[in-house]
Amino acid sequence: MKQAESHILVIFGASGDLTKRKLIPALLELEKQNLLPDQFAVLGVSRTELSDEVFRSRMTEFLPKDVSSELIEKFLNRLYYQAISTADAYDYPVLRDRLFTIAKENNIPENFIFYLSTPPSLYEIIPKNLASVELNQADDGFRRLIVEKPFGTDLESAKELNRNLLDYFKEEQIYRIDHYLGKETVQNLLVTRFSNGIFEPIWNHNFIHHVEITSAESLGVENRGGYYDHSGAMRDMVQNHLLQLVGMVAMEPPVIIEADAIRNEVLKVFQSLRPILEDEVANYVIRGQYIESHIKGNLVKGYRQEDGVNPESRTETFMAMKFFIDNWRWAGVPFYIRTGKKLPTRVTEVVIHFKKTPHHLFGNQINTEQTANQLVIRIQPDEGILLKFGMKVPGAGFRVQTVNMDFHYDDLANVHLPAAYERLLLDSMQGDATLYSRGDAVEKAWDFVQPIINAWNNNPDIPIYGYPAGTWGPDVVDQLVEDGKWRYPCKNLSNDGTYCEL
Ligand SMILES: NC(=O)C1=CN([C@@H]2O[C@H](COP(=O)(O)OP(=O)(O)OC[C@H]3O[C@@H](n4cnc5c(N)ncnc54)[C@H](OP(=O)(O)O)[C@@H]3O)[C@@H](O)[C@H]2O)C=CC1
Ligand SMILES: O=C1O[C@H](COP(=O)(O)O)[C@@H](O)[C@H](O)[C@H]1O
Repeated sequence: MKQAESHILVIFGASGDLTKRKLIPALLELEKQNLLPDQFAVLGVSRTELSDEVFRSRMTEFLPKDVSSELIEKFLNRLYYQAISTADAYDYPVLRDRLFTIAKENNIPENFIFYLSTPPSLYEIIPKNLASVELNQADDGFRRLIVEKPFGTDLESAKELNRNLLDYFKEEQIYRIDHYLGKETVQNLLVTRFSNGIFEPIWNHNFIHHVEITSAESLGVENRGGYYDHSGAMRDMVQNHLLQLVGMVAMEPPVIIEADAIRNEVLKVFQSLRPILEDEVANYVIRGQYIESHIKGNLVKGYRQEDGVNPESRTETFMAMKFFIDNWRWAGVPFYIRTGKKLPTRVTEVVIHFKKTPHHLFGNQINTEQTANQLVIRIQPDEGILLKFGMKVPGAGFRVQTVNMDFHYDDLANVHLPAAYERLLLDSMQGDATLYSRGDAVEKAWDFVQPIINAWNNNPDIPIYGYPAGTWGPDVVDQLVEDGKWRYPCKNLSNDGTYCEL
């Protein structure tokens, strides 16, 4: 593993939610694992006036509890804060001076990573302002730019964002975060496929019947109604996270485990997605919106009653779609993806459904099953892999029953499963962009989803189905799948409804 290089991490939007809830806790976890460089500091930047001390104390709210007070103190002493008017170029000399002062005082080389954790409307202006004081490039040392999603709100704005970023930073300096790629089990998809001799030979249309990807959330839009109502499940989850998962499942083996080799293969998958034309959308894509219901006796609000949401909103909180990848490996194999809010539980999984045996040899037995093997890659929670296969029921005859071979990451002793932001931040410090999205792939993913969004906007006849909060979406989604069955991973919820018993 490469070492994280000494640097200052500059977080724009440091007074915001993402910084305190995800970024700072992830950095402390890296400190705990001894993975931060000795010479390292964080400079938080926003408009709100705060002293270093107040910033440090605000950042303690979401810190992990299992860290010693000495370590927390060491970590907090690495944090600094600078208030500037982020959109205003006149303030950037102040930022530059502060950065160089912190670097000098702490003997940190002039390497800087700039993290944009602000509203996306600032993603053009901040790089431009950094360039105005020459913080975008260096003769020695490095300058990197991490950009949070969303990368545009449609194809045109995504292209424009890429053009604007590239005006001031080179593609190899830009790290576009898709936190799904930082999840350990998403990376394990590559290891499962390419480090085992048994899977890759059957990972194609000859053996696979269909592929199903589910990302379900039990939460609703919480306090993000204002943002979500302009986004919806397609923009919020599918265009980025779920298509990246498709990329990992469907890609060809890269020639080497390196950023561009892997990202080239993901791009090829996106280039092979069969377009869904506007007039075909209703046949391939189903959208839904949660409506008021009772969950375990409690009345739960519908989406249109959420704060910040238009009471007549037609934004989808659920969507399911069927599509094809037109290439040699996947010809004719349907891919199904499904995501939604206020579903029965939180679970993300990829299911590879293998074809049944050509002949049901045991079909003449009473109460027997014809096995269709499934490989279930559980991304979260309860990360792991499950293989379903047929086994003889002990006793007379040849009755077949489906059983599980099941691996849970939890079973590994003393293994720390890093949070996505932990892994991604560390990678950016090591200069490794493998798990970050590349601009061309982002545009290609938009290219695929844009006709669907257009059809929804242009054709009011395409229905948006209501589904009671706490259910698996509109019943009509079953019609998308050829044999009418999605996998319902959490039919048996635990008593408190927080985890699924598989
Ligand atoms: N929160 C999350 O879980 C996730 C967030 N993201 C993305 O990360 C980014 C940050 O999200 P989040 O932290 O939730 O957002 P917040 O609204 O909580 O924070 C925004 C930050 O930007 C600062 N800011 C600077 N200039 C402006 C300006 N002109 N207008 C408004 N705010 C400004 C704000 O501070 P100040 O007012 O002091 O300047 C604040 O620190 C967004 O792009 C979001 O889409 C992505 C995935 C998950
Ligand atoms: O990016 C986003 O992801 C979360 C889901 O992330 P997860 O790691 O909890 O699966 C989603 O809730 C949010 O709406 C979206 O913006």
